[in-house]
Parts: sequence; structure tokens; C-alpha cells
Amino acid sequence: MTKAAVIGLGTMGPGICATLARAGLTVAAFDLSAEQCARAPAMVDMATQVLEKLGVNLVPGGSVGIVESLDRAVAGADLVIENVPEKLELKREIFTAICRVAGDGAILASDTSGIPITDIQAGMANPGRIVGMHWSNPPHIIPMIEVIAGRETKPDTVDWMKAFARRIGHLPVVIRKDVPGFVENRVLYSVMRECVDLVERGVIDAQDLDTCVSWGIGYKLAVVGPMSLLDMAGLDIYNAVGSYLNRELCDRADVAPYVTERVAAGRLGMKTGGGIYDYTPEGIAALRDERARKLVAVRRILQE
Ligand SMILES: NC(=O)C1=CN([C@@H]2O[C@H](COP(=O)(O)OP(=O)(O)OC[C@H]3O[C@@H](n4cnc5c(N)ncnc54)[C@H](O)[C@@H]3O)[C@@H](O)[C@H]2O)C=CC1
Ligand SMILES: Cc1ncc(C=O)c(C(=O)O)c1O
Repeated sequence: MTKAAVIGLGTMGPGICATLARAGLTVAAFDLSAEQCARAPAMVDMATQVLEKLGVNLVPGGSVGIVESLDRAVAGADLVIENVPEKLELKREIFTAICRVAGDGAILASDTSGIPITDIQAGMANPGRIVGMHWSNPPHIIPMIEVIAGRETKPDTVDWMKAFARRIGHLPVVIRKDVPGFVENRVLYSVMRECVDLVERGVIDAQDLDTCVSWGIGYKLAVVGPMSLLDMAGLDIYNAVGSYLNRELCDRADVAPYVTERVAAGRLGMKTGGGIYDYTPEGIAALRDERARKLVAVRRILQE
């Protein structure tokens, strides 16, 4: 398998392109926005430099080319990865267009954060080839990929995707039920909901919350997963604490005003220069470098 198409070159697309090219694939990438197409090559280069530092196996012959239409990207591709915004109708439009052009044998993957694959593939021309391939941000550094079968996905499509994830140096985990959010984001969003609530209620400020979670929980969880942590702490302790604490935890079904008010004001985070925190362009470049350097160092140690 040599040719891949990546549709959408926003936060996720460039790092995915770099990872595929590093594994020897010829990647044709497309984004509707000329601005995103113009910035993509520099983003791909930055991700490629990080992959070099990580020492991820280099298979010669890979490349990334930005093309001017979805049809050009998809024609002849063995694998298509969709990375457009998280809206079901948009993703269905894109998959309809992809199915029109893709060859019968191509694997068609969505990087959706949690829209059930069953909803994306319903009524498509080739649903058995459509599969969830959920990367984690930044996709060239975080090595885990969730592989999700929708109701109509063929088992051999899932097997193919597992093997492919390993081929590009990532770790596949198979999600056995096509539940919204799959697994990673169900866990992340339960943590995020509690964190936002604690900051909104003034229990802690944003910076201390970040320190508490990164050093108290995140650092530990990178080495000891939650199920193993239960055994390490003792199930009796979880039972005792959970019996009074679980009922206290945030269970709101909507998104907190702390977030919705910032979104309404255009404060989306690093991509708009401010969100919870404020950023300058120089600060963003420095943060990206620092985070990549630290994530690479931690990954190296964890892989030993
Ligand atoms: N940002 C994150 O941390 C992660 C996001 N995801 C998922 O990956 C997908 C993409 O997310 P991001 O890269 O963050 O979004 P983004 O908003 O940064 O990028 C999306 C890109 O799609 C392009 N686009 C929109 N309509 C298009 C069309 N019709 N044809 C071609 N390109 C089009 C946009 O111009 C934009 O560059 C979403 O489903 C998201 O939930 C998955 C893992 C992590
Ligand atoms: C906030 C948030 N939402 C979704 C995802 C992935 O789908 C991520 C991530 O990968 O980091 C995230 O941070």
C-alpha cells in the first residue's frame, strides 16, 4: 500500500500527513481553505522534525503533496483519512464525495472525535470499508489510535486498520462498541467537565488546576493506567471514597458557561490568540517547541 489521501489540514491533518510520509506513503492532501493549504507545508515540516527526534522508523520514499481538489487527492488512494470539522452532516457530505471517487478496495477512515461511525457510514456506497481511525493530538507524537467499527464495517477493515496503525509506529486499540466519544474522549471529557466546573466555581484557579492534574494525575496515569491504579490504590479505598464522592461530581449535561461564553466571544484558544489563557505568536511558537520536546522525552522514557 503506497498512496494515502488526507482531507482537512487544520490542527490534525499536517501531523497525520507527516506520520504517513515518514512510514513511506505518498500522501495527497486537500483542504477547502487556501490559507490552510498555504500553511500546511511548514506544519508538515515541523512534525517531520519531531518524528526525526523521536527516532520513529523511517521508510524511504514517502512524500506529502497538497492538491487542489478532493477528487485529485482520493483518486487511486489505498487509504483516505477524513479530518474535517466535527459536524455529522459535513462528514457525511465528504464521505459521499470520497465514495464517488475512491476505488472499491480503498479503506475510508474518519478521525472523528466521537461521532458514531454507524451514523457516518449509513447509506454510503461502500459502508464496509468505512472505519473510525481516531488519532490523539498532536497526532505525530501521541502514539495511540482508536480503531472503531460501525455497524456495517467489515471485520477485515478493522484488522487492516490495526495492522496499518502498527506499520506507522502507532498503538491501535479496538473500541468494541460504537458509543459516542468512543473511549478516549469519554474519559477526557469526564475529566474536562469536572476541571471546568472546579475552576468556574472558584475552587481553584486555572493555572493551579493545570499543575494539579498534570503533576498529580497525568504524570502518574502515563505510567499506571486507571484500571491498574485501582489495584495500586486498593479497591477498598476506591469503594470508600467513591461512596461519598461520586455523588458530588459534576454531572451537567450541557457545556458550562465558562466555555460557551468564551466561544461566543471568539476566544477559542491558541488558534485565536486567547482562550482560557492569552497567547502571543512568539509565545505559541515557544510553547509548541517546549511541549514537543517534553512529549518526545517522556515518550522515549516510557518506550524503554
Ligand atoms: N483538535 C483535536 O485535538 C482533535 C480533533 N480530532 C477530530 O479531527 C477532525 C478535525 O479536527 P481539527 O483538525 O481539530 O479541525 P480544524 O478545524 O482545525 O481543521 C479542519 C479543517 O477542515 C477543513 N475543511 C472544512 N470543510 C472542508 C471541506 N469540505 N473539504 C476539505 N476541507 C475542509 C478546514 O478548512 C480546516 O482546515 C474533527 O472531527 C475533530 O473532532 C481528532 C483528534 C484530536
Ligand atoms: C479537547 C479535546 N477534544 C478532542 C480531542 C480528540 O479527539 C482532544 C485531543 O486529542 O487532545 C482534545 O484535547
